[in-house]
Amino acid sequence: MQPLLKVTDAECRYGDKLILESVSFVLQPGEIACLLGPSGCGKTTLLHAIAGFQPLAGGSISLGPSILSGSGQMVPPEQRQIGVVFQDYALFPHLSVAQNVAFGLRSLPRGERDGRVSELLALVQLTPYASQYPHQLSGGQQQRVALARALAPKPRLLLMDEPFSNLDTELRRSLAAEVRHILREEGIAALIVTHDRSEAFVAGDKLGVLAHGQLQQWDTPQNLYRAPANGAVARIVADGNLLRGKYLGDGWVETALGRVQVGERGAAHDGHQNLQVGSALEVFARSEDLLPGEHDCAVSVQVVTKSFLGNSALYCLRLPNGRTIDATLSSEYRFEPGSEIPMRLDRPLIFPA
Ligand SMILES: Nc1ncnc2c1ncn2[C@@H]1O[C@H](COP(=O)(O)OP(=O)(O)OP(=O)(O)O)[C@@H](O)[C@H]1O
Repeated sequence: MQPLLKVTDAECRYGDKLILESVSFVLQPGEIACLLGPSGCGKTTLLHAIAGFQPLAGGSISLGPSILSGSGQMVPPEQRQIGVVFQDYALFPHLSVAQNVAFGLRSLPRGERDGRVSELLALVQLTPYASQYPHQLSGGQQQRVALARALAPKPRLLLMDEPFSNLDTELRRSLAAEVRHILREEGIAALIVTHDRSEAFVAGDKLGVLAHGQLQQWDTPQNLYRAPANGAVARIVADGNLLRGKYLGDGWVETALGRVQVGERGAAHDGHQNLQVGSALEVFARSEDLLPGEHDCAVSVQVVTKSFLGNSALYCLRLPNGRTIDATLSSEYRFEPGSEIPMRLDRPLIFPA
């Protein structure tokens, strides 16, 4: 199958400043992908390069068989058949909901246009709001109008830049699930920029992690979570702490959380067979792999603070070497600040330092 979107060795610069280099990935028809990464890592820049607002300094971007950017080509944004939904919705305040959705359909005959607008308003569940104006809608409703407007001309690809960032956490997740459903219904592929990993997990078939000017990993959310490519990706996709480690041999690693055995997950993506005894490692300790309780491998940690979170609690723990780490533990544990508790790390992820 020919990919819908193919980004090959893309390089983006603002003047002399290199923002992104060697970015390569493909998006299949109908696939939804999320781009995740820390603030300023270049997510919006990449989206702008794909939309045609930003030229490439190197590499290429193709949609189906056509080159959009690169190799001397720069197809203008309006000819790319790519829809864009911006963070601030960018609705026309003087147009009603139905007129906003109809905006990109001006070339269609009236009957066809009205039919498509009704279809989209039904899809985003805003039929009763057709004649209202944007200021009369909630943030979530405005976002759904922006989505309907972008989908109306049946773009081949939809780009969404932080589409849920102006909404509260609960609404963000439910809208992310709803947008996924709507895109599926329309069969439109999408690339969604976000810095919220739960939003990315909910919405994406694929997830790309951008950091340090490069695409660190492009994979399914499950694979990314299970086997992050490096410590930077692990920190972005999971709650946990990055520790230093030293390889002791036979699958054992010395860390500030005691001696830990490299679990299957760690070995699966970075086999310890090739490690030299004494080599330096990065060890990622996921919150869920910190196990309180007596054990041969446990070390004594001190509870510094505890914040109640409902079914879990966030602890700040001081390790024997003085470093503090955060750990989210089930509320079945009732450790109080000041107490010393035995703790071990199970199945750490290891990476070469
Ligand atoms: N027009 C511009 N001119 C010069 N530098 C820019 C311009 N736009 C963005 N940058 C810089 O490029 C880098 C990437 O910016 P970009 O907006 O792509 O990041 P982002 O990952 O989308 O960030 P955020 O999550 O905060 O929106 C940043 O260092 C930013 O300061």
